[in-house]
Amino acid sequence: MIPFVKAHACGNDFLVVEETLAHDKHAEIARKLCARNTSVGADGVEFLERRDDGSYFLRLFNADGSEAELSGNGTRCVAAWLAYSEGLKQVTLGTHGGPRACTTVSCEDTSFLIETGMGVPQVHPQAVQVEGVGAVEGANVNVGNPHFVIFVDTDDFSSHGLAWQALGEKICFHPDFPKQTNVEFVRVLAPGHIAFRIYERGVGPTTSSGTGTCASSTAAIALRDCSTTLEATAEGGTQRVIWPTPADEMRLTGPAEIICVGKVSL
Ligand SMILES: N[C@@H](CCC[C@H](N)C(=O)O)C(=O)O
Repeated sequence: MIPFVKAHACGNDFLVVEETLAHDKHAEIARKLCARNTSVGADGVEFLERRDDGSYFLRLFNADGSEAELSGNGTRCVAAWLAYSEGLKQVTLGTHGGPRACTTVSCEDTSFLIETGMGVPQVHPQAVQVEGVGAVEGANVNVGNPHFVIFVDTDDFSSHGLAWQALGEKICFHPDFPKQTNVEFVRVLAPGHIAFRIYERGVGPTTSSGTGTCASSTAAIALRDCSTTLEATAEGGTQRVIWPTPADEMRLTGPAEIICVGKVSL
């Protein structure tokens, strides 16, 4: 049995496991522990390394065992755990997508509101030729991990005659993205408010995504003239983004809640 912490951010749930317990079996552990019917269940596992110089580093493994550069929501879940268990209200967490500085804005017992510096996003328009569907116009956005953002104007986020989950899967696994990609379907509700759905790489449809919030907001600000302070609502809740200019770091504020701590068999 190994100790774990479970936390979620707008329903996007993560397990936090100490890196020292992984013994190079990260992928296997993630697949096993994320299984919803036979283990604790989660969208991913954040392996937390505590380095000798006092710094922290996170390795994120998706539910399917693939390694991602980072997670916005997962990073915030770890920051919430460090704030709760060790009183760290400001902490920088290294990731393969770059360092992410997290600040606790407010907290009540196990519920936290955290602002994270999410790096400087990169965005460019891209069209993907999907078999049986045709050209799908969107935006390629990198916020430390890869995203493809599609603007829609349908109430149910469907696009090109397909449910967003079905088109999301086709694009996630499209050969134009050899490492696969996260896919967001974005509706502009007002200059300062977007709604989106996410088909997450390594997971499938999820209720929220921190990097997905940033990617959707990046595309909406850069390509749809949205406000540089933007609210982004997914099925699991709303997060806020601030991106003053394209050269600035994007800042993301959202909730994270610790659910439980326990021990799980491997
Ligand atoms: N599955 C993603 C990483 C996780 C994203 C996460 N939900 C978030 O909050 O950012 C990937 O493979 O890039």
